[in-house]
Amino acid sequence: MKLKIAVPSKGRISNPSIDILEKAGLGLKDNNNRQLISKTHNKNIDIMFARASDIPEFVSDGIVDMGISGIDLIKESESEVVQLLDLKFGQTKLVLASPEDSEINSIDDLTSDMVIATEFPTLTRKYLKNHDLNPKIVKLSGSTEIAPFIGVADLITDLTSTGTTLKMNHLKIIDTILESTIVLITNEKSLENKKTLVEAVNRSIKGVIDAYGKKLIMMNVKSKDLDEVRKLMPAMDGPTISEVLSKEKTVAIQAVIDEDQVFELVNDLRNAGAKDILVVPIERII
Ligand SMILES: Nc1ncnc2c1ncn2[C@@H]1O[C@H](COP(=O)(O)OP(=O)(O)OP(=O)(O)O)[C@@H](O)[C@H]1O
Ligand SMILES: O=P(O)(O)OC[C@H]1O[C@H](OP(=O)(O)OP(=O)(O)O)[C@H](O)[C@@H]1O
Ligand SMILES: [Mg+2]
Repeated sequence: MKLKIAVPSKGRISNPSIDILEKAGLGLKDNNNRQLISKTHNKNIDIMFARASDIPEFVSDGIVDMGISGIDLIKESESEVVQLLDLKFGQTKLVLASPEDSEINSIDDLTSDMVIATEFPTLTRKYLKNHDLNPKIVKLSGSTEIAPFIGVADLITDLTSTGTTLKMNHLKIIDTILESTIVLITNEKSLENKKTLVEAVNRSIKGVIDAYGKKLIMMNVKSKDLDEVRKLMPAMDGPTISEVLSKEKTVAIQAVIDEDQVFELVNDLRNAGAKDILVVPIERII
C-alpha cells in the first residue's frame, strides 16, 4: 500500500519542507519540474504538491495520508487531523492590530460596529466571539496590513514574525490570537491502516529535527592526554572512544555536540592535546 504525503507547492514553507524530506531520505525522484505527484527514494512513498492552505483538508479527507502545513491553516480550515511533529520552522503568530495613532489599545476598546480585515475569518470570528464581540469581518487574501489606511477596516488580524510589516504599516499589536508553527500531520485512518509507514516517516523526520544545531566532533588523542580531553567533553552523548593502531598509544574520540559549543571547544581541545579534529554536519539522529 502506497503512502502519499502532501507538501506545499509554493510560498515560504515549500522549500524548507522539501529540504526536510530530502534529509529524511525522502528526496524527490525523477522530478525536475515539480510535477503534481512525484516519486521519492522510497518506492512506497509519493509526494503530492498542493497549496499549504489546502493540505489540512486533503489530509483530513484522506486524499493524502500525511502532510506538511501550518497550525494557523489547520485551525482556520477546522480540519480533523492528527499532529505528529513540530517541524521547528515558520514560527509566527496571528495578532489583532490597530493603527498606531488609533485609540484602540486593548480588546476592551473594541465594539461590535467595528470592521476587521483578515485572511483568517474563522479564527478571528472565534476569538471575537470568546470576547462577546460580533464585528463585521472582511476577508482578504493578502496585504491585509493596508486595510485600515484605505478605509476598508478599523482593525486587522494578521500573521507576524519579525514585526517588520506591522511597523512599516504603522500598526500596533493589541493581542495575540494564536501561535503557529509548521507541523507534520496525518489522519486517524492512515495512522491505523498504514501505521508502519506513517511511523517510519515520522521517525525519520524527527531524526532530522533532532539533528538541528548539532555537530559530530571527532579527534585523535594520545592516551596520556585522554583525561584532560575527556574533562572538556560535554556530558551529553558519549563520547565514544576507540583505539587507534599507532606507535604511541592513541585513541579516537567522537561525540555529538551543540553547534554553539564548537568554536570554544575546538580551541580548548587543541590546547589539551587533541589532534586531527574534525567537525562534521549531522543529517539525522535516530
Ligand atoms: N511572516 C511569516 N513568518 C513565518 N511564517 C509565516 C509567515 N507568514 C506566513 N507564515 C506561515 O507560512 C504558512 C503559509 O504558507 P503559504 O503557502 O501561505 O506561504 P506564503 O509565503 O504566505 O505564500 P503566499 O504568497 O501564498 O501568501 C502558514 O502556515 C504561515 O503560518
Ligand atoms: O512580521 P513579518 O516578518 O514582517 O511578516 C509578516 C508578513 O508575512 C506574511 O505575509 P506574506 O509575506 O506571506 O505576504 P501575504 O500577505 O501576501 O501573504 C504575513 O501575512 C505578514 O504580512
Ligand atoms: Mg502569506
